[in-house]
Amino acid sequence: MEAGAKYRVVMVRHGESEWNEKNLFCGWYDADLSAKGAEEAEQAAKTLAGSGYKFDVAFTSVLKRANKTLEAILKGLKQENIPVNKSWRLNERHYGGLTGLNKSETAAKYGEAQVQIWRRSFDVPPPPMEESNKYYKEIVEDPRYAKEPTKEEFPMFESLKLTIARTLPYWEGSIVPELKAGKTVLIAAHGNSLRGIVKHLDAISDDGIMSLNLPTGIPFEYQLDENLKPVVSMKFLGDEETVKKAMEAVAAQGKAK
Ligand SMILES: O=C(O)[C@@H](CO)OP(=O)(O)O
Repeated sequence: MEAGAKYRVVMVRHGESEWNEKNLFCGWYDADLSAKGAEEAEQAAKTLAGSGYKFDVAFTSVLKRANKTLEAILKGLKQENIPVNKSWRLNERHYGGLTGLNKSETAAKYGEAQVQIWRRSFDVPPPPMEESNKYYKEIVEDPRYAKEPTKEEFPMFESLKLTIARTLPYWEGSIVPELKAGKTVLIAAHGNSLRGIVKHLDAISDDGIMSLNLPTGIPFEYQLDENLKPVVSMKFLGDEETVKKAMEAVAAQGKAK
């Protein structure tokens, strides 16, 4: 580790999902990995294995695109036996009434500027998911949410701000204690739940976070000092040009075609 660093955490956004591939707003819909996404997860495992990473504990959401990414990474690393903690608090932000809509078509209908606000503004939420939404029941009645979130906590839409409000308590209450116990932590989650954690760690402003687009399936490392301040910040474990292109591709998903 770098001088002054005490804790190590690697994060990875899940590999491309079937709904990323179709360019649909996904949120809490439980889309599977696409074939490319599964490959990205395997490649992430190879990269981590090549650099000799050894994890003690892993965290993920309750959505299968993140779970499968984590499984593939741990399998590739031959570290399947470490404890894995799953929480809805690491889920993607809930995309409300946009869930299932095509991002380009939505941009053509409402304008790219509006879609950019829905996708990346800090505190403007998407419209709520109505009961009439095609995916409402599938999400609300999913047995994995039987115990939590509570009815009051269960979102019908989320801005990044609201996502952070339910993700950070999990970072503080469940992940930080493992780091403080000296564990090397792996988190496989989602574009926006990870943007929330990164915003917190790097103290990025509400405006500054708007331009951050996390690529799928490319792990990145933080090394933190004893006060959990980054000594190494968002160090992508991949070649710079590939990471840059992947980030630009995510940003471009909101363009009208
Ligand atoms: O659709 C979603 O749930 C997210 C991540 O795929 O999309 P965006 O990058 O538009 O926030």
